[in-house]
Amino acid sequence: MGRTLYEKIWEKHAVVEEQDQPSLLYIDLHLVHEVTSPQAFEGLRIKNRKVRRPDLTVATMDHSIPTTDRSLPFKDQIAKKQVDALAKNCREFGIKLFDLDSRNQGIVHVIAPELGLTQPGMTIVCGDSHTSTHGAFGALAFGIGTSEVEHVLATQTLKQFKSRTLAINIHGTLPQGTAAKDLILSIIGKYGHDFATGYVVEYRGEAIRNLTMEERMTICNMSIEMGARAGLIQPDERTFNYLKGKQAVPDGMEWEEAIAEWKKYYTDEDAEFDLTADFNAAEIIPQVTWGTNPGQVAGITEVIPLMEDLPADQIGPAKKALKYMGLQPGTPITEIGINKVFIGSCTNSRIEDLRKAAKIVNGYKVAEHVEALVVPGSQLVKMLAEAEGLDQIFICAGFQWREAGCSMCLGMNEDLVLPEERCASTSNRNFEGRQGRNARTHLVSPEMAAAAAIAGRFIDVREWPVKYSKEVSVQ
Ligand SMILES: CC(C)[C@H](C(=O)O)[C@@H](O)C(=O)O
Ligand code: SF4
Repeated sequence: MGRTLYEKIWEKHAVVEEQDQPSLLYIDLHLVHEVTSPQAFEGLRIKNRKVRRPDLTVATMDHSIPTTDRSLPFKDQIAKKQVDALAKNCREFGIKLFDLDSRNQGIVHVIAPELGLTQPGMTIVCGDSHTSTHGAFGALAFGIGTSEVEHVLATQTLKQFKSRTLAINIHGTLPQGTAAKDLILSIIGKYGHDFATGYVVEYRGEAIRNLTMEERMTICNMSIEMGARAGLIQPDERTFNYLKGKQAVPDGMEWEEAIAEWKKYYTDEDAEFDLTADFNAAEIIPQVTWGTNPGQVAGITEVIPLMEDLPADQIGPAKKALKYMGLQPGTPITEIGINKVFIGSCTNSRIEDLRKAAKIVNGYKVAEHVEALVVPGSQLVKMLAEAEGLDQIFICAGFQWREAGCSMCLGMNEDLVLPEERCASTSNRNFEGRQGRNARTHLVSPEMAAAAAIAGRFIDVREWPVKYSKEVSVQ
């Protein structure tokens, strides 16, 4: 019988396999950030162990760092402590660190692909759930806990049980005016936020093949938001073209060899998945979450569901979510006003995201009562955006243009949504308190967030600007 992409990567990396026991997997790349690593390094120190493969370990600072002027001292002392500890640990254990002065610094899941560290067929781990992002390259990538971070640092291996496999076949192509974010939100909306629990998902089909690498990253990034262990997309010519010339990618003869190796990673035609789901991309419309999990989502032309229209098991959670969100069933999504906009996070802070958002805001003004932030995912994205003049488009429209980091995605630094403020956010999580205490998060695409910043409410980007020109301010 044929094998899936997942099984092929697994078999290549399984060092020890025993019946009913977790296998020991070899890890090709270990990504490290300041929040989940301090205790792991401390553990090594106590046991007097070294890092087994510092050359396969890469660290960055992203979660707790300020995104304002970096020449100023940190205001947050916990963040300062985490960042200093990471710098000390990396020095002591010989690990490459992209610190705040590095032009390669940024969100861990943005920098590894852009540097070409993420490659097809690899096993990649990080003490971070959105490690699933790297699956867009056909790498088996998943988040691990701090004790596992220590294990990988010490041994370059990880104990893992094999997951079940789920194929999501996505037919048709994305309609004009919709984004990869709308696609993944629609999928989670249709199947539920725990649909893929225990599975490794492979996204397949025409719609996926037609996505750019950055769009594929948005899809795989949110795999974890439907419970999946990891998300995977088969590598293809787009993957290879994206990687060509990247810093950590081989060139010359070695490039040919690398491609030959990468081409081995595909799902055989006769391979079987434990579960298969089908989805039609051609019918999706821009999405906005109204609740406190990403599956509580509606199309921009729809209303917040009436309780009687929901399946019985969803009514309780929906009522609780709406109470927290300060919303009523039956409210049209376009009547939801916002006062914060966050364009950033490892879901949607790459150059294509910023280009699409800039295209919408160009020439307009952020609504008076709205505070809007653009936080590029990495310093490289920031520099590229500045070279293209995108920063000026955002600044002229009234957005704040920040340094790279996780920022308002989880509010571990001072970039917070205040209690009962409502934020259109391009990030991936909307649970209670995610962006700040009592903060209300609506997950959307960069285009939808940009349009919401201008209109002060959710509007249909497919009709922007024609339908809305009378109600918005121009520069
Ligand atoms: C801080 C980190 C452990 C966390 C994660 O694992 O995902 C964060 O990145 C998040 O998005 O909530
Ligand atoms: S941007 Fe958000 S989701 Fe991504 S790693 Fe940072 S905190 Fe986690």
